[in-house]
Amino acid sequence: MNNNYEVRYASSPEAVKQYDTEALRNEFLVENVMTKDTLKWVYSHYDRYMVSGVVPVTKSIELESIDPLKSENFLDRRELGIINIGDTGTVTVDGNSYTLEHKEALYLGQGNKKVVFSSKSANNPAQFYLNSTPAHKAFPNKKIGINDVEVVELGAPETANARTLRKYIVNSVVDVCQLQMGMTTLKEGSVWNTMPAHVHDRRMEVYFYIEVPEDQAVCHFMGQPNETRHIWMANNQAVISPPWSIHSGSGTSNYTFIWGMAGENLDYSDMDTCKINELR
Ligand SMILES: O=C[C@H](O)[C@@H](O)CC(=O)C(=O)O
Ligand SMILES: [Zn+2]
Repeated sequence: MNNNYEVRYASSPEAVKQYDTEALRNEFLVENVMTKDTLKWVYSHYDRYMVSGVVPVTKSIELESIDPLKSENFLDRRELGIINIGDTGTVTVDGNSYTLEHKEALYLGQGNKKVVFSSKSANNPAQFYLNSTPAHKAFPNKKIGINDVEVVELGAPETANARTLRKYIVNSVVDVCQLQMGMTTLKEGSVWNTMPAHVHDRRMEVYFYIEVPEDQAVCHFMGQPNETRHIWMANNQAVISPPWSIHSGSGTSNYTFIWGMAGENLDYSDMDTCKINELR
């Protein structure tokens, strides 16, 4: 068994108001995402979103069903998004191999049975970041290369939020049931992501902070717009954002993050923007 899991229940905004630092971190922060030769899932009850990562080093790692799914195969009732943030790797799906270079992605639809992750080189392994959501229809598997993504430039250097957003898994690029994933890179000198912040009560979201330089950190902001909290985050850590919460961050340097979300709709632009000077 190379696959294990942890369940995170959903909390109400009223309950979260009372949380101290430790409680906030226990509920929302995922400290160890990229585990070597194992797949450790966090199964969130917000939209039943699942988050994991795997770094195959000494062997190939197979995707296994876990007990909360009560299904024979992991993808019997789910879809899966994979983004490789490491070196060259391969995902073999029922005998078909997809090679993923650094920052390439793969969408796997419902109904695939055997999924195996491997690295080309043990010295420079692949690092597969994984997000999964319930699915009710089988859409074709699709690799998304760096030229397939939709690129959006956001922010400005004057407001320290100049960043490039890349949409990988959105319904204009690949057919999906409810999963959306992409990557946002802050420009040098810019530190604020998703500012102005927003809420989308129709979708939960998970941020995975990467390329945070050693000895630097990202302060992630969550909570209702009039009742915010912060979580200090290190490189390669993820944070769960409830549908009622803002999700924004400021770093002590520039950095990159992968966002993933699911819920009521596939409309990326369905978000309620918060006025910066009204945040509390
Ligand atoms: O709902 C959308 C997500 O929060 C992110 O795509 C926002 C983001 O990457 C950014 O503004 O930098
Ligand atoms: Zn969002």
